[in-house]
Amino acid sequence: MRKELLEQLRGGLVVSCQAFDYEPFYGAEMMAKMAVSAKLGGAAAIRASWPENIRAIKKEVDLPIFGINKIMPEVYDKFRDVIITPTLTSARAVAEAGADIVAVDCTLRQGRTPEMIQALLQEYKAELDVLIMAEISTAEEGRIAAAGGADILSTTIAGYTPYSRQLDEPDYRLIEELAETTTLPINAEGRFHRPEQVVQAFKTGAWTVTVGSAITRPHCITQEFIRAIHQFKNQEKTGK
Ligand SMILES: CC(=O)N[C@H](C=O)[C@@H](O)[C@H](O)[C@H](O)COP(=O)(O)O
Repeated sequence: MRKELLEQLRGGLVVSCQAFDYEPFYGAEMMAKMAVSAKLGGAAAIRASWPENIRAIKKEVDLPIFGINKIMPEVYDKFRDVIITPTLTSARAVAEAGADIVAVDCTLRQGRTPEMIQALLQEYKAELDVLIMAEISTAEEGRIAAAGGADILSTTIAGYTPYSRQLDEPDYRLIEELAETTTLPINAEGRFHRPEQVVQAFKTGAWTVTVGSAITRPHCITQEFIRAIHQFKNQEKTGK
């Protein structure tokens, strides 16, 4: 069953449908509509955060769901804080809501040691009847998570820890490094803005590619166009 699910996902596009409460598309109904659009476009699976959104999506869309449960601190620092499904309780809530795969932050931040990460993975695997995807930022974290029993590795957090490569584009090198050191399926995620980048990730060894903001966050898509216009105007001004 789990093997079948992984085979079904191979080569597929996962569309991340997420919005925080300060974004215009926040809310379960909106997320379900995003997921329906993703399915219409041919997505293989949906990534979603929080039990209420997963439940709403499941009512409308019969695709596998990568579930996360973001637990937000009062003031969020994206380089410091571990927010993606950090506790068994948070993981159980998304598994019970219907997630087929539960993704969990496996970075070595906030004093977390390799042993702590592996114990966390073991606990999730023993308690939950779902696949567990380890979200990492470096090859070393990938190795630790693989040895800890993760079913899938994901590059989600590359560029969002102080010690990982800071790039404007996807971290293809990390996909390569993971493909060299493990036989686990690799989900490539983070900063995919164009279709050809997704193709590049598959060429590099990805099993699935997840795209979020470039599909489901219209204000981010608008920003991309504005950035290009600004660049053009600056070039005109400077004559370069
Ligand atoms: C680092 C982190 O917390 N990433 C989050 C994880 O769920 C989301 O904010 C991203 O949108 C998602 O990973 C998809 O990536 P992108 O939006 O770049 O296509």
